[in-house]
Amino acid sequence: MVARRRHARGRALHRLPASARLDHALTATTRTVGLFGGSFDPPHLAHRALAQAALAQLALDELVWVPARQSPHKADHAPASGADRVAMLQRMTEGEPRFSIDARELDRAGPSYTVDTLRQLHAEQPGTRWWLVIGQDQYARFDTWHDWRGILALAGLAVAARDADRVRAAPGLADVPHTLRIVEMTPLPHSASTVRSRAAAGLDVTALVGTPVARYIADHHLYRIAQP
Ligand SMILES: Nc1ncnc2c1ncn2[C@@H]1O[C@H](COP(=O)(O)OP(=O)(O)OP(=O)(O)O)[C@@H](O)[C@H]1O
Ligand SMILES: O=C(O)c1ccc[n+]([C@@H]2O[C@H](COP(=O)([O-])O)[C@@H](O)[C@H]2O)c1
Repeated sequence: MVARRRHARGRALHRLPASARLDHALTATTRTVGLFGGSFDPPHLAHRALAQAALAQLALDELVWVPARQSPHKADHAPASGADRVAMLQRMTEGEPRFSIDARELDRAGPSYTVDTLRQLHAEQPGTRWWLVIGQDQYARFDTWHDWRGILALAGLAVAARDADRVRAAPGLADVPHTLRIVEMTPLPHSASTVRSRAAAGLDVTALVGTPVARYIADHHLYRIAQP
């Protein structure tokens, strides 16, 4: 714990806005849950690495994977069906009992706004402390999310670096107090778009998604046609 704090301060804190309060105080009595939303089209091994790092570093009781029906920033992207993405998530989350999958966004029409999901979860589980688990690419544009200030009132942000990017807040967050934890993980170059384009080209994707998901993609002929 001490080593991690020192690491966070030395490597990343000086680059963060003063409004980003690094949070280390987890109470023993509150249930602490991570919300990990994504298109997961398909889920890949960097998603799993991020989820595992968040579980460990935030001492989560549970991490809920929430596949989006339609990510608000990907309106032009027609993802694989919700059923296929849930089936792949089941394979990706195998073996970790603290992982769960919540498919509520798949049943909600329109863009999958995270604030709506968090409001529902807060109402259902009033005693739970929530962390929204996101990659750096999302933190960098978090001020474009629907009612992002509302999200900050409902959850802390747990942010992982992605590729060579360092953790940097979106400009709009500079003067807005928010609770931040940096999730330390070895940066991984995986992306779902790479998986889709490799699959469309008939290339093996096992190294990016693992054997069970790669087998599912092949057996169900997913991503045969190239798309963004
Ligand atoms: N390689 C990665 N390292 C860290 N975080 C990641 C990585 N890939 C995805 N994430 C994070 O996981 C969440 C869900 O991502 P998503 O399902 O959109 O996958 P993606 O690989 O970014 O997809 P696409 O390539 O289609 O944009 C986002 O918060 C994203 O920042
Ligand atoms: O609520 C928003 O406005 C919003 C804007 C962008 C992304 N999100 C959520 O962030 C998660 C990752 O999105 P994406 O585009 O990387 O798949 C997914 O759960 C989206 O619903 C949410």
